Amino acid sequence: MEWKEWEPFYMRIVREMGYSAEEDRGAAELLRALLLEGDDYILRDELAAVVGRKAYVFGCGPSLEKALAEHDFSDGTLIAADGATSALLDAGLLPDIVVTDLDGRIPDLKLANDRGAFMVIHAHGDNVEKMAVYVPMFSRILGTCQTEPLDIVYNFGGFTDGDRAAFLAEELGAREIVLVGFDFGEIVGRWSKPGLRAHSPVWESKRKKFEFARELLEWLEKNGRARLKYLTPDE
Ligand SMILES: Nc1ncnc2c1ncn2[C@@H]1O[C@H](COP(=O)(O)OP(=O)(O)OP(=O)(O)O)[C@@H](O)[C@H]1O
Ligand SMILES: Nc1nc2c(c(=O)[nH]1)N=C(CO)CN2
Ligand SMILES: [Mg+2]
Repeated sequence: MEWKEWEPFYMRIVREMGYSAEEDRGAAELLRALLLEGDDYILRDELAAVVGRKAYVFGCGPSLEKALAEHDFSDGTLIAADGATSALLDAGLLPDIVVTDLDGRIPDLKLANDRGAFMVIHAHGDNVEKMAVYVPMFSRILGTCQTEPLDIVYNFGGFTDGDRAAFLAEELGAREIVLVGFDFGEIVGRWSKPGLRAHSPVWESKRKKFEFARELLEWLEKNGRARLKYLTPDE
């Protein structure tokens, strides 16, 4: 998704979620500075080389665990949306790529990164403190933002970690994207927040995030080159 296509979605997101575009822009600048300082960032071509024709994108919906237990994912690139990283590790799988705004379980994100996973770290106005502490701990990082892209901080479109991971897969060459653990709906999966002990009823801001994520995935299905498929609980 080009910036000009993303901009109207972003304007609505800022308005409806009550975010500050100025703070989001500042976060992108901070991430850029942290990446340059750490000198362990990567550019899009390096990550594109990791993404095959088929990609599995793992979200944190309640159906995730059953899917991980029952399906074989060996024929594609594994992309975990943030907290889903923990579930993959528990199931004995290592994601090739982790897409995160740093609110998943940091020790698990770090473990995945140390074992070889590439990190796609997203800057927004509400994770600047986390970025300052955690970005220096990670290696092989591709930076993303939701405001206008900078030279080494990309914006491929997408809002939540899950739908943003699908946009990344499309942009980096996947032509079949299988969405796993993408239930949206009334229940937030327990992998979604480190503090959640169990699957939990959706709260208001999360419901809005889900609505935007769904709409963006519909856009991708219509306008992208990749075929999108949802792995649903009963399959
Ligand atoms: N029912 C669900 N519960 C949780 N995550 C879901 C669900 N269905 C789909 N997902 C996807 O899985 C992703 C998991 O990432 P994560 O839980 O870190 O959310 P996030 O995008 O960082 O949002 P937040 O800032 O609210 O934590 C979500 O971004 C969402 O796109
Ligand atoms: N400013 C801001 N931007 C975001 C936020 C957030 O909490 N605040 N959460 C996201 C992941 O769903 C993506 N973008
Ligand atoms: Mg997150």
